[in-house]
Amino acid sequence: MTNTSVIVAGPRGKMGREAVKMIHNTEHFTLVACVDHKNGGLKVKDLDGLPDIEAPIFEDIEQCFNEVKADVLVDLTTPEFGYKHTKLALENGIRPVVGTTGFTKEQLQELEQLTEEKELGVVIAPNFALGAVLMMQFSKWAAKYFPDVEIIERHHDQKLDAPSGTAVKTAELIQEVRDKKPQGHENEKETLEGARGADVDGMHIHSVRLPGLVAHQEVMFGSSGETLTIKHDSINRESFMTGVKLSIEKVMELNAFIYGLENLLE
Ligand SMILES: NC(=O)C1=CN([C@@H]2O[C@H](COP(=O)(O)OP(=O)(O)OC[C@H]3O[C@@H](n4cnc5c(N)ncnc54)[C@H](O)[C@@H]3O)[C@@H](O)[C@H]2O)C=CC1
Ligand SMILES: O=C(O)C1=N[C@H](C(=O)O)C[C@H](O)C1
Repeated sequence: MTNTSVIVAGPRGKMGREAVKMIHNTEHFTLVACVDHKNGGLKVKDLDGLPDIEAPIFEDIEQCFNEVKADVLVDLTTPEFGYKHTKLALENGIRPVVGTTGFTKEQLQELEQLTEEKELGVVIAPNFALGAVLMMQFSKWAAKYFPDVEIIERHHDQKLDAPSGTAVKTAELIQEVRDKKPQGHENEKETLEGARGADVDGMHIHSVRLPGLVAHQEVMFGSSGETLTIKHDSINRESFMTGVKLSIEKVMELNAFIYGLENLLE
């Protein structure tokens, strides 16, 4: 396999740390730099708990792109910076693999258009865990027969975006097969605002945030005399690395905008 040189944005984060380790342990990947909002001028090996890698750390992503030649940017930061970094990577001819969630529909459309103009590959995956991708696919299948559905996502309390990217993507996949339908009683009224969660075509998304959680989602379907629950749990962040690795490999073979890991799986 040809070697792929990778920059990671957000190397000190919960996901960034795992990604740095995975890249370091993969023979055909080379970590060439990191982008952090602190620690410019240091090296990855100088950061607590990160492997012994000489790659430099930049605080300014444009300086990083100017000084270091790379094939792929892996972004695991925040919605605000993830979007800026993805755009700048494309403008600099670097293929983005984006795990950062919380982008708006408009931002995704803008990035798709830029990808086409630049004729590059991009992978934006709301969830890199294979089990989560299957949970979303199974939910789409079930929604064909069970249009009464509620999505409950549970995450750690450091998460910035709600609902989660996974819940949004699940709702979008279900929208492809489910007609609009208000969930619950037609005269239902919230006596406390927000009690019924977010509303997507009448389907509701409930977001739970608690310390101790990692990333979990249940998609509940109800019908006459039965319920069906499709559930996925990430119990650690290694669970996402199979998808990050696959995305780095695949993005080098693509000239397309990929939104969702399911589009890379056979
Ligand atoms: N697609 C997927 O499978 C997954 C996606 N995520 C998403 O990935 C993102 C990161 O998640 P976590 O690692 O849990 O968050 P975290 O808060 O642990 O890490 C984010 C890191 O980004 C860094 N950062 C912030 N601004 C920056 C900037 N301008 N330049 C460089 N670095 C910057 C922070 O210092 C921090 O270290 C979130 O959007 C989260 O929703 C998280 C888990 C799985
Ligand atoms: O912030 C997280 O932790 C996660 N974010 C992604 C999301 O918003 O769906 C993926 C996973 O759920 C973990």
